[in-house]
Amino acid sequence: MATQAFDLALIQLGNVSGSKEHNLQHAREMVVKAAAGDGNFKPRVVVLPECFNSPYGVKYFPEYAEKIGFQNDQQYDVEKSQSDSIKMLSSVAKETGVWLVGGSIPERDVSDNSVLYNTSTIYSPEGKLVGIHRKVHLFDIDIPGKITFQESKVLTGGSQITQIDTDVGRLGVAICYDVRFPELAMIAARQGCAAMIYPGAFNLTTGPLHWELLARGRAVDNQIYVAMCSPARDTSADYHAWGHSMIVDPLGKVVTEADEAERIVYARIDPEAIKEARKNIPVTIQRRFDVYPDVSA
Ligand SMILES: NC(=O)CC(=O)C(=O)O
Repeated sequence: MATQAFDLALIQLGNVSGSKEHNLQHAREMVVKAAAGDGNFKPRVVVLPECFNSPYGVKYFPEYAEKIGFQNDQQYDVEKSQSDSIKMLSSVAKETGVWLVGGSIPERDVSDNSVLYNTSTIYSPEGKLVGIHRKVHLFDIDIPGKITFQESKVLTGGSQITQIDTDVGRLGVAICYDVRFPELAMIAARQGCAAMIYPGAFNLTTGPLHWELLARGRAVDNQIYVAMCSPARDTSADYHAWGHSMIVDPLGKVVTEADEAERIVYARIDPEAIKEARKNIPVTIQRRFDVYPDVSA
């Protein structure tokens, strides 16, 4: 899959409230704004953050979860979906003509009401739902005195890696805690992805420690672009997101970064920069699969 240069926009969405209707309306407005560009950038791909239709927290997931309408044959029919979030995302992707990585929402399994996932849905510029990623690695941590979070109390982990073929190249998609597991990015890069896109929501404990480090690590290990898209910080919410949405280039350099407020950040994804990084530091052809296994094989 050949990559063309394209602009990428990350929406660091603020104002995620208890009202799903408000959250969807605000997310829609921000996608329209991001897709219009800022004079320097005209994005072809737009990204929303993790859990944009609901406050982030295990107690909220069952109430906000929606059935996507995932069919057994892997076809998704937006027309038949009962999900307000899916309908909004599909219609705004179509209206703005961008590829839209629709952050994530709590998803209720179509055939088993008791099963919930943390799911990213991805749309073509025609509004077609072209892929989903269910967070594979659930965010279960306990740092005494700082943060305890246990997604596995209510969520089930996904069981598939996700890559989307677009007209500007192949993109890998995973969610937040997934970034701590290097295999997904490694596999994506070796299978031709130009970028890994992570809707995510680190917090005030793990954010300063690891958000940038992990983004830069995944980028430099794999010589691809890495985009991490957070909600804005809201200290009146139960969960205080770190913010700092960022795009990192194939050399591991942060090319754009938000602070903690609601922002849209843009960067150009340039396949020449990937080629150049791989030519100058040729780790991609120096691997020793006679010594260790190739996880992408
Ligand atoms: N929220 C997450 O899934 C992950 C996170 O905050 C972290 O890994 O730290």
